Amino acid sequence: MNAEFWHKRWERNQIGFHQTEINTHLQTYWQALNLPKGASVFVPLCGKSLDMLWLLEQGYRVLGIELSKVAVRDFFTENNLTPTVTTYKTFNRWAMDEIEILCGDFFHLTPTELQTCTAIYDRASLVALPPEMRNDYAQQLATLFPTNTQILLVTFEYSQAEMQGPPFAVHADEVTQLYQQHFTIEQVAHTDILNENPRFQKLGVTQMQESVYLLRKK
Ligand SMILES: C[S@@+](CC[C@H](N)C(=O)[O-])C[C@H]1O[C@@H](n2cnc3c(N)ncnc32)[C@H](O)[C@@H]1O
Repeated sequence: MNAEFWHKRWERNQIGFHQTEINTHLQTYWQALNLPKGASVFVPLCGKSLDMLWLLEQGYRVLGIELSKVAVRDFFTENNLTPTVTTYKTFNRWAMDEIEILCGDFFHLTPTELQTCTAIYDRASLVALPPEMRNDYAQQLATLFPTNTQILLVTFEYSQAEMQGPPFAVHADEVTQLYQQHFTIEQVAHTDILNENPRFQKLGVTQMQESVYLLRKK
């Protein structure tokens, strides 16, 4: 899954992962983080997720990172927001009021860009990456953030033999293996979601669950 793959997906509008509603797990479980209003939330691999608007409405600041300029542009245009665009290191920084999206590669981030963020919202980000990149992703998060940083993580579980990712299946044992060295891990939800996802049924998936985890950096 190289950058070209994602750029093509956005250029061709092949973005089945994009949700037109706010994620229900976010609305249900975000309060468990007990994050004070005004705190900054990092949204890795953010696409044009409307969940960022929800976080803003709850009184948080948002910092997203996204590879595709199409995604970042569409996020602002489709929500009638007019950002200021500047160049910063290897990124283009699209910023307006309490939201900032860095257009560029997640793996180029350093702690400097993220020093104000105390929580992370990961929906369809870890599961967007193939197995060989997921360890680097988890290591990068562990390196970038200090003790007590919290993550709300949403993953998909299904038989990888039934469908090629993305989204990839990431089971609980892999979440443990990826994060246990640096984070405490609490699984808070595990629900069947196949009926709500006919596009995966059509691809031959016979069982699919979504899991939600709360992680805290040790
Ligand atoms: C499956 S989508 C999920 C988007 C968003 N989290 C959501 O819930 O709609 C994964 C996104 O990650 C972006 N992406 C993939 N690799 C990236 C990287 N290395 N750095 C930044 N963004 C990346 C892709 O362009 C794509 O928009």
